[in-house]
Amino acid sequence: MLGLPGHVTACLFDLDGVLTQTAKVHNAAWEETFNDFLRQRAEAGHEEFRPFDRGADYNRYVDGRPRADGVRTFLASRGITIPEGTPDDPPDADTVNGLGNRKNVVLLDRIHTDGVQPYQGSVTYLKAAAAAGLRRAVVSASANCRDVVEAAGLADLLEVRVDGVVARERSLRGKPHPDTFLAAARELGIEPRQAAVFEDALAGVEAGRAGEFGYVIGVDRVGQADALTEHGADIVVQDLAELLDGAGG
Ligand SMILES: O=P(O)(O)OC[C@H]1O[C@@H](O)[C@H](O)[C@@H](O)[C@@H]1O
Repeated sequence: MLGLPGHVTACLFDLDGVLTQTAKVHNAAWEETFNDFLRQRAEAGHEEFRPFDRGADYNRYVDGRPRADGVRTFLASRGITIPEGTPDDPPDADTVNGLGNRKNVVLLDRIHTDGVQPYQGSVTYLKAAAAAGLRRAVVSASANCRDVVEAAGLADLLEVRVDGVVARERSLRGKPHPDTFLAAARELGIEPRQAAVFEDALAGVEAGRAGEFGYVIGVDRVGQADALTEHGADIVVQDLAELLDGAGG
């Protein structure tokens, strides 16, 4: 049914890049934030300026991970260590949390200016899943998940939300760990093998594999189909509408 194996009774959807066209907004906000930071370090005589790569750097080190993990993982790839700070650090603090907060200011500014668009294929898929009686959760690293889901008009189609805010409250490890997906499955009252995970991020499909979920669907919006398969996807589609056509499964 809907391109899913017979044992699947629930769908766990990532948000940014799967349901909504916001992965590229996050990516652009990270690029602006990291490049300002790297440029200042170059001017202060640290490393030479090497810009953030919206392909390799975003996909490997940032996409799908909680905000502070994205900062830490990317800076570690450049051999840069800065103090952790605390979550309420101001956006101009050169700490892990300060940089994350700086990126959030840029992100929210872009979202308020441009709005949030869902993927039409995902809206159609969500409606078909609801009509077929499949359970539905959104599982996102983003602390902005609730607002983005609402702005995209998807709130009524989703039964459970496990996001960056919930993860912090419950001390759940972020993707690539499976904890947030497992929490959503538990809330829906199903076993992991009964759930399909829909993910566009390498860290996300890894989490799907690590949690031994029933089916992991890689959603390739940026031409990384092979990497999604290597990191844990059972199949890869470019849009959820392909699953409705039967072409993806
Ligand atoms: O900064 P936020 O909104 O809490 O989002 C955390 C992460 O959420 C993920 O969904 C995005 O793929 C990442 O790019 C983002 O960094």
